Amino acid sequence: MCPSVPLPSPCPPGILFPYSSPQLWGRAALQPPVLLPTQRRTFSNNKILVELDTSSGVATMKFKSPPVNSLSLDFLTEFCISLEKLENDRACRALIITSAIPRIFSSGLDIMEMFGKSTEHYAEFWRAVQEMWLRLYGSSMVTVAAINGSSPAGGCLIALSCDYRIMVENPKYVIGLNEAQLGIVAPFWFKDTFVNTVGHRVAERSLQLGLLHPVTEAHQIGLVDEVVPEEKLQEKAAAVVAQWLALPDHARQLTKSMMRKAVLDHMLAHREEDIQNFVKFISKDSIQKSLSMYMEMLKKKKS
Ligand SMILES: CCCCCCC/C=C/C(=O)SCCNC(=O)CCNC(=O)[C@H](O)C(C)(C)COP(=O)(O)OP(=O)(O)OC[C@H]1O[C@@H](n2cnc3c(N)ncnc32)[C@H](O)[C@@H]1OP(=O)(O)O
Repeated sequence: MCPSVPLPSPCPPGILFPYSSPQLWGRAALQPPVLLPTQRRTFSNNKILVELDTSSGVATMKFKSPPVNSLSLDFLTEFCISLEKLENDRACRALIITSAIPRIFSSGLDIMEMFGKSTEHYAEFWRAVQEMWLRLYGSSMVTVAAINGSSPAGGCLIALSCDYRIMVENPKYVIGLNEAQLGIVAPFWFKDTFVNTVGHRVAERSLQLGLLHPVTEAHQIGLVDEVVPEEKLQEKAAAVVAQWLALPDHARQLTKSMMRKAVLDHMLAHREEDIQNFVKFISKDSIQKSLSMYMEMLKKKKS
């Protein structure tokens, strides 16, 4: 669904006002409160399972890409296709994102996509990362991250791009933008999304140190909104969604747009430059070496 305002291609269909068409905002918002039989629509691909309950308008998306739900080019493509389908489905008003892999929400960008590849590949990969963020951060749906495992870097970005984050209480789980630990730098739109959630000072310290925060600390700094036992996660996510859906869609969506527009506009205005920056940065020998050492360290940790 292309917007009335011209956008750099490809056109991100779910991006909020002024990009998305006002006709999309209505969705099921003002439906009379009749009791409808529960109806489920399911679609799935190799990496992601989506279940849409058409009576409540709530979709649940489960990442299922073993071993660690890393965000490969294939994963990002499937993710964007799924988001687009839901965004364009008038029966869908809210999305809960969670993982089907035990202990891991998402391990972030697939490091192998950023290592030893051509510049064309890096550009294609980075455009896909941007596209994912544009669609999720700019989504007109209510979005809730039900974080049932560790969520470093790109995984944390997915959670940060949602409207609300609920994380499972577990001393082993961590979340954060740890790019600096890999010798790489989170781009400005990762940083802006983080700052908009936790504030400048907390973000600055966390980014500079590449911190992965344990769950309790993540809650204390506002990186996650709520912490619950594993068995309560789905129930809590459903309750949060119900609370957000109780408002008229147009009012919530315009408010969301007002809060996020500056960051989305900034990224769209610098999208091509950002791709060139990424390609130049990631192609450097020193950065390739850092990534290689990091992968080695992950492997050693196992043995
Ligand atoms: C202008 C320039 C801008 C550049 C910006 C770039 C922004 C980058 C964003 C990112 O997201 S970078 C990725 C950051 N991710 C991480 O640091 C996570 C690394 N992984 C882990 O910490 C752990 O793997 C885990 C997720 C906590 C899971 O631990 P667990 O013990 O359960 O599994 P492992 O044995 O460690 O891993 C299994 C298997 O998966 C491989 N792997 C893990 N993470 C990644 C990944 N992000 N990409 C690719 N592959 C990954 C790991 O090496 C293991 O592989 P095998 O040894 O089994 O082959």
